[in-house]
Amino acid sequence: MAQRVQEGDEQMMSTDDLIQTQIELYHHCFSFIKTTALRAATDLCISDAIHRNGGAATLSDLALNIRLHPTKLSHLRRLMRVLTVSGIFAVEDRNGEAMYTLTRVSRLLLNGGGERTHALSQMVRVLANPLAVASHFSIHEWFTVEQAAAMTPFEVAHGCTRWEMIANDAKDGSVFNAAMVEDSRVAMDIILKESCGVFHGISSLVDVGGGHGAAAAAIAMAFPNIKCTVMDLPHIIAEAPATNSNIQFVGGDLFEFIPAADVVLLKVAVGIGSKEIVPKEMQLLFDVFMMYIDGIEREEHEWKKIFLEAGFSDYKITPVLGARSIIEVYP
Ligand SMILES: C[S@@+](CC[C@H](N)C(=O)[O-])C[C@H]1O[C@@H](n2cnc3c(N)ncnc32)[C@H](O)[C@@H]1O
Repeated sequence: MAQRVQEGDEQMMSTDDLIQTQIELYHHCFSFIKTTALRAATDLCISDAIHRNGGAATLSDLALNIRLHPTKLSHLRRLMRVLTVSGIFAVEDRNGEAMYTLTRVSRLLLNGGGERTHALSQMVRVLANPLAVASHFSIHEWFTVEQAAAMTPFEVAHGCTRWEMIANDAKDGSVFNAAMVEDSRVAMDIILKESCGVFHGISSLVDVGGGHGAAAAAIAMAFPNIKCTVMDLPHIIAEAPATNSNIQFVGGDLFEFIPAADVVLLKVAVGIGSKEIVPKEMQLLFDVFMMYIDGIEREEHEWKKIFLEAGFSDYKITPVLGARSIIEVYP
């Protein structure tokens, strides 16, 4: 019976419909190309090459700047075509030659020796990353296999949690931590301009899962009276750069101990928290992944339990810019 229905369906489709349907399916299969092209542009430092060249570069300028292998020139043209169609770079015709320039997105990929406030190239390496993408290829197993029930998709794909992998791979860890510093600089720049009211009247704050302390450093700079503590896993805190500001670093497991403070800051990337980075129809699945890929994302009621167990008596969540939370805790 099923066979006949299938045959019937196929007969009902015209040749044109069949071609269009096949193309539509293959479009979905190849949608990773935008992601991988962006990652390639980031690793090839194409933004820096255009910037060094005075803000505009031909294909040959780029080839020279990124030390392209001579046999790959036509492939570089193809890569730049994907990147200009995606809006990462702009292109204009100058006397019959393509001239590539930066857009506001590719300006965020400029490196500048780590001194730029708005730089996100390490964050691209963390997000557009084969390890992260591989987790998404484990949905089937994660949904159906008994042993995967209590795991994150990341564990299903890689056999360890994201944090265990960082603990055992110094290079991966340093890219991850640098990415969080980059994101915190952008996020805190926005938060301190747009929502700094949430910090008024606070005398102490603990940034839980605060990485290398970039968010706390920005808060301490803007509000010198707030005593800031950064809490993260011991191996992350051990690598945190020395800071001359008034910040205390504490290594530990947030599920076992949270230092006392008026306010707990739980920060994720503003863009990710606000969810605008993914199309609306995909947000539910994306939410599931944010919650389960890293294994520390929690629902509101679960945070309440964690804070009560940590000895805080009550709490109130104050979302900042629609992103995850500043959690005000009243000890
Ligand atoms: C996505 S990063 C966010 C870092 C920082 N809040 C930011 O937005 O830039 C999550 C952080 O949580 C930390 N983390 C993971 N598990 C933890 C645990 N059990 N206790 C404390 N920190 C943890 C990780 O080491 C990592 O630095």
